[in-house]
Amino acid sequence: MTPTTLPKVTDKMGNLCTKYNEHKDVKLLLLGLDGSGKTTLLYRLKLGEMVTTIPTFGFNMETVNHKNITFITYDIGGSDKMRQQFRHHYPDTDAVVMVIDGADPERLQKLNCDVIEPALHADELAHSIFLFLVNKRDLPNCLSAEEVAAKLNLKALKHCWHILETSVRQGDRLTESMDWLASRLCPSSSFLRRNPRVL
Ligand SMILES: Nc1nc2c(ncn2[C@@H]2O[C@H](COP(=O)(O)OP(=O)(O)OP(=O)(O)O)[C@@H](O)[C@H]2O)c(=O)[nH]1
Ligand SMILES: [Mg+2]
Repeated sequence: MTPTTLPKVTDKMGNLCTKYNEHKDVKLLLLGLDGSGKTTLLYRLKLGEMVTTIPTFGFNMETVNHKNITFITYDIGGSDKMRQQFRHHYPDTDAVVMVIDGADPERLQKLNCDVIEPALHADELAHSIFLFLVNKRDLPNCLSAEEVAAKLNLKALKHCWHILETSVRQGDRLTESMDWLASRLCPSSSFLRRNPRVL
């Protein structure tokens, strides 16, 4: 079924806004290192089930409907070569989900240097919201959200951000993740997007 889509308009500050309850489309990027669970997440959201994946070469794109929002969702392969392509997907992005393999703490530094820092410093993403998912919490050695937030010094971020522990395998906290994105992208929260420090 094709969703009813109304034209996007921007307010004086350049923020995306529509009247309350109107349907809107947003662009969502799933970023992260290879093997963190991006493709598993994409199809968990799209199909509501666990799929078997192979490493992504290039990208997958699917639309995911949640509340009154259609998320046009791009899942980009996170291997060394593919990461160079991330920046080509930045323009017009409303939200970024950073998928972190919480059970692989040794790669956190690499994730920060290769993926997180470039995204946070990109002009094209200056007004995007960021959701950090510490994935694979079903595994015993998974880091907590607090540990990851401290290691990445997220408190210093100027962007609107949030962090959650998830298990995409078990479908754990995915509704909460989408609810957070929807609440921050809905028209009534445009004030919060301009003032992330009040979150
Ligand atoms: N234990 C556990 N494994 C997971 C979870 N989410 C994903 N995986 C597994 O992690 C592996 C990699 O998942 P993918 O979704 O292919 O990872 P990706 O981020 O798309 O990787 P690239 O395409 O290479 O960038 C697969 O074997 C998944 O089944 C999770 O929450 N828990
Ligand atoms: Mg993939």
